[in-house]
Amino acid sequence: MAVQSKDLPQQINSVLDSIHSKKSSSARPLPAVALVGFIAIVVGRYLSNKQAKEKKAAAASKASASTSATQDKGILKGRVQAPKKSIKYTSEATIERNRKYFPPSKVASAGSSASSVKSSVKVGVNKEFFRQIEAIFKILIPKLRCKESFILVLHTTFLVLRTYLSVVVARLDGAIVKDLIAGNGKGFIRGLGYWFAIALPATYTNSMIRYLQSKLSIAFRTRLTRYVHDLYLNDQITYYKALNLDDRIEGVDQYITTDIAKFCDSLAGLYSNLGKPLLDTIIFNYQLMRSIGVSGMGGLFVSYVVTAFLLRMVTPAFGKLAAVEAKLEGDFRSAHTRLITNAEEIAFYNGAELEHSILTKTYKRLIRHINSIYKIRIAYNMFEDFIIKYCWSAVGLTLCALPVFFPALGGVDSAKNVSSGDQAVGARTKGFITSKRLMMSLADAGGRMMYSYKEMSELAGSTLRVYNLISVLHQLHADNYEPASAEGSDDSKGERYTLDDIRGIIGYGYEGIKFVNVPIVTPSPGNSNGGEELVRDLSVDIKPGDHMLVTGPNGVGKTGFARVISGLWPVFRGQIQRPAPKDIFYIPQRAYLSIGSLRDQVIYPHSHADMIKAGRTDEELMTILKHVHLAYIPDREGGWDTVKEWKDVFSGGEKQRMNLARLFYHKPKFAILDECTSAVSSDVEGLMYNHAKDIGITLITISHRPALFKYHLHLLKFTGDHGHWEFSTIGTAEERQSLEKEMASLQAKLDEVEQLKERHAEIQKELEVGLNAGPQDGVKVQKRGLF
Ligand SMILES: Nc1ncnc2c1ncn2[C@@H]1O[C@H](COP(=O)(O)OP(=O)(O)OP(=O)(O)O)[C@@H](O)[C@H]1O
Repeated sequence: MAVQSKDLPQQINSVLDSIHSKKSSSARPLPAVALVGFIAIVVGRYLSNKQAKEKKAAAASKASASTSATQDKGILKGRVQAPKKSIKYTSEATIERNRKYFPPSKVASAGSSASSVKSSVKVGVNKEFFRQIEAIFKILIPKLRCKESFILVLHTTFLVLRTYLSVVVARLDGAIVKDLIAGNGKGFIRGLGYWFAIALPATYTNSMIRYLQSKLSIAFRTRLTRYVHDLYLNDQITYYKALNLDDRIEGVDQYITTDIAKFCDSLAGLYSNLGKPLLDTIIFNYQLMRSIGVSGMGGLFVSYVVTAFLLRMVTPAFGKLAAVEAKLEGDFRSAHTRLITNAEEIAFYNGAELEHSILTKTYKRLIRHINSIYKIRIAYNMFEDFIIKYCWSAVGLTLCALPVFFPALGGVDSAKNVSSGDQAVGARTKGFITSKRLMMSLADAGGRMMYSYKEMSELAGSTLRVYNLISVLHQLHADNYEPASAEGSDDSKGERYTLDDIRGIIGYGYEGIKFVNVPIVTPSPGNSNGGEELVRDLSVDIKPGDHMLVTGPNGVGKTGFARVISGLWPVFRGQIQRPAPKDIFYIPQRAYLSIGSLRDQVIYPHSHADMIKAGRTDEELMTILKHVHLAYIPDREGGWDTVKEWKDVFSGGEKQRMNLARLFYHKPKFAILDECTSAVSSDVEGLMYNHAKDIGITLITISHRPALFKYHLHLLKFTGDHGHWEFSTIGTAEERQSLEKEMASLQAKLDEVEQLKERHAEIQKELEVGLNAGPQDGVKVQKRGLF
């Protein structure tokens, strides 16, 4: 500890002085060993504590896993079991506070198809880059006392230690060579002993640096990923807005999975790649000054400045190249994702050849870009190597030689070494070896600093992508969409519905669903003319029990109507009053089946824990499945806990019925059914509609099928003619009752028809038997008639 509390140069000197003491001509790196030993113990304890905790946690999870054998289903397991530890999400207040640090980037993004920011700021190591890094750091290290800052401090300690050990090694090297030249066998052997003694802490330090760098990277990644997830998946449906209402970030998955990881790796790497050489440069320069003097240092400094200037001049725009590469990687990945999602449809169409050519084209675009980066790098790497490896060595050797040829130019240490005869040769040799080693380390440090500049340029590219992601998500979270450019707007087109001019109001807490002069408009991100008005000034008031059918031609805006109610599409004008979100349930055209167990399919979006909390049971789920005629599924699939890729297991009709089971489980006040029974047989469809009504759900059905009229009281018809719509009543309750009676009597008659058909078949059979009994007679009759 005493060693740690001294200031570093002083500490180094005391160690070096002890190496140089007259009593022993060799080095004594014991303080270094002690210091590393101390840190090793601290770190060792930290790591073993962590490992013990992890082991304990693993043992606990193993124990709980063994209680539920069916839950052991790979990555899907987590959904089946209720989480043990509640996950802490980023609070709204933190998101609000951070929003101001993430205004739109001033750099035109290479990852987005459109950017509203017209800017001359380029991707690179500039003021904007440092501002973006600073903003991201607010998420990475939210407070002084956190895990990340602890790792940073530990990492920094090891970096300092490595530099310190390098200086000790340089001095030790000089001392050993001196003993060798002086023929001091004992001193030489002792020196070698110290050499090995220092190797142990030195190698430990090196591996700890690598370990802590990886730890830092993963800690950063965890922070960023969790923050982005909290921002992306929340009540504000930011994920939907990012995908459908805004096109500033394309391929969000690539941003979250790859770009964040890349950014964190580069950032953690840069800290040690830049921090260590920076520290080395300061300490080695100080040490060198002692042997090569102030003039030598001046020369060294000039060579630094010239090198930095030259390299900056020839460095290509690595930041921009990296950002483009990330975008192309994203395109390639999403082309594959599309294929996976639509494999069956593509296979039915025999579309492999076309899809193959799309994948090849996307891959070629990516590889062409990567190849061009490699080509650009050839010339740059040549220049860099030439300057750093060769020019710097030549400058270094010259500077080391200065005190030898011109002792007056030497530093403090070289002045001490001036004497005559063998002693002078020994001292000069030692001085030269020490300086050369320091110079080599310095060249290495300088080289790494220069390389770091290239890394920093690349980091600027991934920083821009990560910053843009967080910035856009923040804006969408606050309903700030991409501003529409005024260029190319056509005023003759009437009212412009742009996403930066949303004036409608949506209120919660109303018993029904009420529209007052609300247009249904397709969102059109960035379009100067705004979106297309599908339905003009819609005004309807749907009260509980007012089952309504919404109909109209394709593409007229029927699903748009549901999207506006659900808050997916903006309410551009007018006013909507509606119940709380939990009271409206939407079942889409395309049945959705989630990752998880069979039970999860029925209770979605509840988790098993929510279900238990709500006091619901598996028996209840079974009753629900009976209502949708899927009671055979739990037995067939091996029980409620079975985990499968359900979208591949169920047929089209089963998928739709499973989605209706969800409706019966949640029992909302209103249900919007968007063609969600098209694959269900009509008898079962009728039973399900009636059951929904029996349990008090008001139905808003979107459909073209007249067969569904009978389940509704009102009809909302979108004609598609300049946003025209009609609202009418299908029938009063009495009228509908009499209709239903008529339907029942018709059904009874139809059942009778079945009986009559059966009787008809019987008679026919009897007749056939009669004919078969005397075929010859028939033949005879024929023959008789002929002859
Ligand atoms: N995210 C979107 N951005 C822009 N336009 C969209 C978007 N989604 C749908 N549209 C367009 O809005 C129009 C209405 O779509 P909607 O899905 O409401 O039609 P629909 O009446 O339900 O048709 P269908 O009977 O075929 O299901 C269509 O022309 C469609 O292309």
